[in-house]
Amino acid sequence: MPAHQLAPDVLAAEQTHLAESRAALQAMRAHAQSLSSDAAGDWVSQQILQSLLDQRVAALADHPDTPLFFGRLDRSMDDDLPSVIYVGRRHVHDGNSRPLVIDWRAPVSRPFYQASPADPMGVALRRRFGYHGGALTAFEDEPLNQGAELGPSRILTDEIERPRTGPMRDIVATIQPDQDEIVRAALAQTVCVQGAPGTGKTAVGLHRAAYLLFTHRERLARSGVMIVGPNRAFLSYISSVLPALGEVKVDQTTVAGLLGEHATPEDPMVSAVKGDARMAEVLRRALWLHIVKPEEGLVFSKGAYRHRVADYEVREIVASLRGTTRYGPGRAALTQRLAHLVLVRMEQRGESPDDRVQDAVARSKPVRQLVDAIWPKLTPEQVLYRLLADPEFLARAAKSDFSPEEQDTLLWRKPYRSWKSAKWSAADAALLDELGDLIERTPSIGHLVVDEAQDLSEMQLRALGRRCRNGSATVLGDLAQGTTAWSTSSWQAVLKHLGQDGEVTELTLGFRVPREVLDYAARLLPSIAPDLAAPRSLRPGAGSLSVRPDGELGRAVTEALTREGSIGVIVPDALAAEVSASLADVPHAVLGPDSTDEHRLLIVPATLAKGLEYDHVIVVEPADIVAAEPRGLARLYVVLTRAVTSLTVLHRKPLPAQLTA
Ligand SMILES: Nc1ncnc2c1ncn2[C@@H]1O[C@H](COP(=O)(O)OP(=O)(O)OP(=O)(O)O)[C@@H](O)[C@H]1O
Repeated sequence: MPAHQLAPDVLAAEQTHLAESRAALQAMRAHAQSLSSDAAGDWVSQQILQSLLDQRVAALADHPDTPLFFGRLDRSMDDDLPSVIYVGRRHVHDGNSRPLVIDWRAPVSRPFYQASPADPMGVALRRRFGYHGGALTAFEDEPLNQGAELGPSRILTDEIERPRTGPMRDIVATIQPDQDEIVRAALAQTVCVQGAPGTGKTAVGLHRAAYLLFTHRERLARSGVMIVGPNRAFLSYISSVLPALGEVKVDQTTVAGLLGEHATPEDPMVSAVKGDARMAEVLRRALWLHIVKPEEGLVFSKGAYRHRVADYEVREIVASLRGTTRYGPGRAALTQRLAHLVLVRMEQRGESPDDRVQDAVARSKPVRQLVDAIWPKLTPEQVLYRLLADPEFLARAAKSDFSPEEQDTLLWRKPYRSWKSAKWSAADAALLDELGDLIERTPSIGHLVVDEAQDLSEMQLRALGRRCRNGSATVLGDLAQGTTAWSTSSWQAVLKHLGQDGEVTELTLGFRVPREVLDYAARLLPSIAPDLAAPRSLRPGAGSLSVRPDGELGRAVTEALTREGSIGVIVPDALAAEVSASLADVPHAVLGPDSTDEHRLLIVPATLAKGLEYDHVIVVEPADIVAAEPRGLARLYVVLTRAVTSLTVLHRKPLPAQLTA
């Protein structure tokens, strides 16, 4: 029997604390609203102050459907912290600055997630609260100082089984100890998480971002935090989690959003070669091959005088700059060094030129012409165009790093007319980005969270790595869910290409997928990732799996509609339109790469299912999903692991042998 049914007085007292906390939050908000930006000295400061005040007011909004606190700790420590602490999404204090709710990210809240009878962390009793809407309806007590083992938490399983509607929810109330370790890892530490489907990797990455922003607010406000996900439909799915945790200033983007939305289709074999880290050295050589050995000096005329810089002097400057700077700054330095030598000549003639003269010389035609001839201004597109269109140039840049066959694979079958008309692929985007960084330094941010990282090429990882080269990263993924031509088979390799030293840790307990379904999907593992252990699931989910030969889609959908929660009909991409037409009588939407649709019933092309989840999943024709792409079995594994409550597999063709074995 839940504890609250035995102790109605306790529940009533907790409800009173909730009402008091809500009133205090309202008062905090009213106070923030009463503050004026008029005190600022000038218009710009006033605008900045007003925007900060607006953010503060927005952050103090009370969402009536969201619990203000979800836990309580009765502490047994003799220190100057309160003996009772309520843990919630944000700090709330009363008019005397007495804390009524403490942010889940504060160090004092940590025992809520980590304490156990074996290590009570100074806590005598942990209480978990259950809510319905915004109303506190239940609690569960866990005595931590009596040495007795704790039973399973009903509040946790209820939370996981609560039907999905709309976007992903936060998990602050139920973060598990091993997840909490990752969430609270130090800012300087790069963590890499391998985890089976539904172990909470995405959730953990988002909560880590929120934790770091809270703990290192000022530093990260300057340097920034960014989340990189697999596609925009996924970003839309996760978009509410950070705002619900009070964090609105985090960039959430895709690799394409970061590197350029290039998507010209390309043979996966070609993409695989372009994604190889060996390309980095080839690109570096290709860029620097554009520097021409100076054969002439410089003549600068001013009035009756001609100031000369000899060819050997130009060669010396170029040699001293080569390899010591990026290409762009090198070009600028060459210009200034030439101008400086001209100034020295002027001084030798008794003139006394100042800095303005040096700038004028640097901008003068003879200097610009000479610099353009020996150190030409280049864009990444110009260099990559030449590399992919010109076999001789490619051979000079590639040397022996790529075999003649590989070089042949890299070359365009039909080159474009010019770099301006070239159409780039997703793999090219990472090459352009690498060249961009060889020309001008890419700025680094404070922390980067990369989801579904197993799918990134070595060159894409380098591109992400340079965006956090002065910071750290949280790298999340599952080697078994790699579906690209360049999917990795080693997290050590991922960290190496990212340029980060980091620990690889594993999440092993699945929260999303019922055991019966997970065991079924895991039959594919020996074929797709033989080194990974079979995943475990928190919930048995008896009766959650149904496999139907000659299964009827209409009937499966009608059955699912009688139940609560979201429904995803996952189909081979090529069948999406046909399946949608066959369900014309039922309100639904087809998920697209940019979708933000919140329909209860969605048709989901298999290639977009990654990272998403639905209460009820109906998978149509697994054999076609497998046949559609080289890593089709891994795609099927992703597809079969999207269900929270039920999975129905419909097939007319024989199932892949691994599933029937
Ligand atoms: N501690 C938790 N408490 C409650 N729910 C949780 C917890 N951890 C994870 N979940 C839920 O489990 C589901 C799966 O989480 P998430 O999407 O983060 O997993 P994932 O490891 O990224 O999965 P995949 O690899 O399949 O994309 C989500 O609905 C998430 O809210």
